[in-house]
Amino acid sequence: MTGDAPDRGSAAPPIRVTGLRTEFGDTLIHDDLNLDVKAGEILGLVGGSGSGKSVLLNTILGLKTPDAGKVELFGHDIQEGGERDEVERRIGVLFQNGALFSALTVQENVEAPFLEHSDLPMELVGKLAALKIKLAGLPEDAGAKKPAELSGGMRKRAGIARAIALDPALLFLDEPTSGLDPIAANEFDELIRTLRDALGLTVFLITHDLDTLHAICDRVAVLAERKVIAVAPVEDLERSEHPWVRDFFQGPRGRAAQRTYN
Ligand SMILES: Nc1ncnc2c1ncn2[C@@H]1O[C@H](COP(=O)(O)OP(=O)(O)OP(=O)(O)O)[C@@H](O)[C@H]1O
Repeated sequence: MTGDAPDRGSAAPPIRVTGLRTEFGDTLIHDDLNLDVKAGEILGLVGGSGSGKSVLLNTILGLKTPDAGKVELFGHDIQEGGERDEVERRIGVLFQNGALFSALTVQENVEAPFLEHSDLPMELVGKLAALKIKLAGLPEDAGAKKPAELSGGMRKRAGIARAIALDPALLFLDEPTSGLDPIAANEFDELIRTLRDALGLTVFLITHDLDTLHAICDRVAVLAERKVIAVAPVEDLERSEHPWVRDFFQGPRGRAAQRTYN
């Protein structure tokens, strides 16, 4: 950050969405949506299919322009562009499919952000990438493999290694445990929490996974009726009278998760 940014940035929340409106043709997806994510928290975003979670993520990432309202990351309006590269360096993203380059090895995938955003010598880039691969819980020999040679869980870990390559302050995860078996999903939840604690990350994740919500999320935001209708710890949401929230947390799967964690 430059100029007066550090002061503003340190006081401002990592993510602030204000008065967001999103429309596709005649269809209104978000209407006066507001959300603050606090520094150091793991915030889970839930909502019905088609409620606009992915569109919200893309808007926060600056991949979609709001029709009204604004998104500020660390106090910077992401549409203003001036410090976009600086803001981008403070963000790591794990998209649902991992989005690794299939022709590159895991090591080369993790080196890619360094090559794009830094002019560090190649030897150092190699060492830093190897460190991130280790931090993501992958064995040493994983670096030499292509994504297709890895299990689903290991591919996600490779995606995490790449997402944390540049020491981001903010990590975005889209359905991080989807496609993983329950054991791998639990281990992945544990990894996210460990990285948050060790690296001081703020984490914003979209998930339908009740175990993830219970096990690692400090607060859960509910997207319904085109807005974030509640942001609260999962225990509080379990007492909600809102029909969708009640069905989500009090359905058979929700009650099973409660029995496990409460
Ligand atoms: N580029 C687009 N053009 C038109 N409509 C779109 C576009 N992108 C998304 N939509 C619509 O916006 C709505 C919200 O989509 P979004 O993918 O954000 O939902 P979601 O909450 O992530 O759903 P799911 O949990 O099923 O992934 C959907 O009705 C979708 O069809």
